[in-house]
Amino acid sequence: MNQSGKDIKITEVCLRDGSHAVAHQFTEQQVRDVTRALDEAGMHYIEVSHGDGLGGSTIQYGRSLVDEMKLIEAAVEEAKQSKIAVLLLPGIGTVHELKEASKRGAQLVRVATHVTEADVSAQHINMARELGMEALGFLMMAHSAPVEVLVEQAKLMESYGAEAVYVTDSAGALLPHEVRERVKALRDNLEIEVGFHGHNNLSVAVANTLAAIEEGATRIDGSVRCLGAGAGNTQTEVLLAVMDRMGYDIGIDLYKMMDLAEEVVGPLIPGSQEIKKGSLVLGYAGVYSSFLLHAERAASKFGIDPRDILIELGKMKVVGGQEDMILDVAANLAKKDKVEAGT
Ligand SMILES: CC[C@H](O)CC(=O)C(=O)O
Ligand SMILES: [Mn+2]
Repeated sequence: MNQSGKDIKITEVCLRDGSHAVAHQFTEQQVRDVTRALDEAGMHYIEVSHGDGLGGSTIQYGRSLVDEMKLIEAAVEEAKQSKIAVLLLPGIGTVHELKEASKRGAQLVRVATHVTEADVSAQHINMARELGMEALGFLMMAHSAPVEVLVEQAKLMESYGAEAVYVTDSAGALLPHEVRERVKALRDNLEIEVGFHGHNNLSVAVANTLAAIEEGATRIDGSVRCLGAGAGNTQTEVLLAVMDRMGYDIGIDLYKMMDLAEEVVGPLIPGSQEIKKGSLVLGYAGVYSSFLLHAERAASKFGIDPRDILIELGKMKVVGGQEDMILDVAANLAKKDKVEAGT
């Protein structure tokens, strides 16, 4: 169990998970301003990449406004003490992008796979270690597999050289006792650090993150103002305030975090990160948070309720990378509605 908080490292993901929320339209100036402010507050790591990780700027996932390598370079220039991290999903990003990110100064990569597919991470974890980067594993949709499977997959990542493995609650579907169970199982079975990445679709991201910390997770993700996919992530400045009240000494300036949340990140938020019916259904049905905007677009194209698409995707246990299924599901639901209405 963590006692003092000195061993806890926070990774701020508003410039990466938040990329989903702004349809990947961050400008270089925005990335510079957010990075500078986070760096001044003493943030440990700042993740900068397309929302779907390196190489994600495609028609399928959404084109970035600015090349992510340019954004990574800009963030590295602004960060005096924070380390710049990147996300990579093997198959979307390649070792080529990883080398480029490293060349531009990224010091840490989280190699993300679906919770049952850790075997595809070996090459990228190896390459990151060769490049001198910290290499961490990120097991996405962690709610969707039994705890024994999560442990087995995390052990694979550990065997490839990962220095930590995250329980990644991509759908914001986990409840605090389920987070506890998962983090404890990883702590009991791994030699390396354990991390937690939450989404707030069921309004329990801070509670889940505290549960993870209490079970010994030391790599913790947050997003200022929750800026992230779905209802967003664990709200960093709130988490830091709560941790401070609990006596953890994290070494990040809380007032500066509050100020930058209002003055620097607030103005970038396009809608609001509150939990509305779409994001609530993500957590309820266990669907990838980044699918929300795709499902809403598909719903308006076919004149149907986005919740029906999300519920169907949850039943189908669709995984990241299968975004093309969203349109198929919407088309089939619209066809079914027409048949039922006899039109
Ligand atoms: C599509 C990648 C995804 O956004 C990674 C992540 O943050 C998660 O699974 O929650
Ligand atoms: Mn996420």
